Amino acid sequence: MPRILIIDDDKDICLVLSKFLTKNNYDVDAAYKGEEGLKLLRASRYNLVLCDYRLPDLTGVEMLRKIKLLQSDVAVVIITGYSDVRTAVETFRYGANDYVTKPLYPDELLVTIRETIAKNEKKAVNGESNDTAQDPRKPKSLASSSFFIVGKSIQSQTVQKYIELIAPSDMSVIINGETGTGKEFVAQSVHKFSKRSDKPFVAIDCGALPKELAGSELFGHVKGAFTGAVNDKQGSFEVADTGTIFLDEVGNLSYENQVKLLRVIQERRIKRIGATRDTPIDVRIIAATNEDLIKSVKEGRFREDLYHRLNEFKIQLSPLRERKEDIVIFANYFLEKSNQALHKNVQSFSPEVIEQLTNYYWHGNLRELNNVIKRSVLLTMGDVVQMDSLPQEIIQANNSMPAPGVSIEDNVGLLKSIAGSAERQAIIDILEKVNYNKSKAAELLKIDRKTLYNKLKLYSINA
Ligand SMILES: Nc1ncnc2c1ncn2[C@@H]1O[C@H](COP(=O)(O)OP(=O)(O)OP(=O)(O)O)[C@@H](O)[C@H]1O
Repeated sequence: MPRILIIDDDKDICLVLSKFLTKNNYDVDAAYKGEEGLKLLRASRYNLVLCDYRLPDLTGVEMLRKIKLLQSDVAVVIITGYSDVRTAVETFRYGANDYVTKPLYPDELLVTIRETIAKNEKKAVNGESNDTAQDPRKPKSLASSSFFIVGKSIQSQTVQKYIELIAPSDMSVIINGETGTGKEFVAQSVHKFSKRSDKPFVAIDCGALPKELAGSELFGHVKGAFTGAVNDKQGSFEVADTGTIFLDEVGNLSYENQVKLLRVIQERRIKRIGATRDTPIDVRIIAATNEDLIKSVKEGRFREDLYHRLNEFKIQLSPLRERKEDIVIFANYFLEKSNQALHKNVQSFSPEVIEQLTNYYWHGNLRELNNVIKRSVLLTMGDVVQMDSLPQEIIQANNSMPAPGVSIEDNVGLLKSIAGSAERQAIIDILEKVNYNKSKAAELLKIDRKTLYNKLKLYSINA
């Protein structure tokens, strides 16, 4: 049943509309203030928000920005008076889908709601985004066809509050969390809801940059600066000028590049390698790391002055296993996403599956959960994901018994899968030890990189 949230300070409108829409098979919630509506949006997902343009606590534009920050792909219809129509149209720039004018005619409203939800779903299936927040003409440079899901755990709610608080400022942010906890998603969210949102967002994985090329990738070079520098090259900072740069695994930057980065932050100027002159630069920096940077500072691997410059604000993302109440929310979201991607119509998870998902360790956090759900949806023939669609390592991790419905005879692979679990764990341990550097991990495991990649795939390890 499609879910609708009405936000209107006129209690009579809320009451009449709720009754009318419920009668027409919608599941309806209502809020009389902007903040109350946002609270409901933080707690659950809706197909459509019907929002009054004039609310006592927040303006229409503020509401739009916040609604889209919480659920980027929800459809929004603005309720407005005739005198406000022109300004209400402004909200289209912030992602509103349509508007209706007061006095409201229920049947007309019903048509608008039906059409808006249908169009919105079609867009989602086609992989288009409604996420026009700020400007519909904006190129889709971000992974904007994805929802940004806010979990219901205290940790997720706090992160969401921080994003809302920090986004409008120009402060540097460090996002800390294990692999797959959503650091890049959070960085994109901060950018999308900042005043730089129509400017570039450039993500750089400092861990994947070859050491000798990192400087040139980040800061650019001039022709002839070193062997192989056959042309002038713009660095990522220049590409991100006026926008945001996301430095993933910032702890992996070499000492030399840490010094250069510090200079960019302090002087707000950039000098390409080999250049004689520097140029002004205006970039907001968001850095991420899955290691403890304070420890790196103590061990002399990361400059303390740089750490303090980057750490104007810190967002800590908890591992999924420490916010178990979020697991079902994300699992349901990934289920919907997988249905769309795989053209399936799986409805839910069996209670045993839910239990297993909730108790698993989730080394790869949200990325691993996403992969596991996608695989399960693919393997599910009926409406409900059952235990036999889960990968063995998840079943084995929590149970010493084979999955229900799988006999011991069938499960000749049980021993094999126990060995598999041990191998999986060994790979994960080594990967963690070498900070997810796959070449180093392969070397320590005494296998070649290709074999390592095959095993990562086999065991659904997202490294
Ligand atoms: N808030 C969210 N809403 C919906 N999906 C999310 C959210 N956060 C993360 N994801 C999902 O988890 C995946 C991993 O997220 P992301 O790449 O941001 O993690 P990360 O912490 O940056 O990982 P790494 O440390 O490996 O770079 C994403 O591709 C996305 O599918």
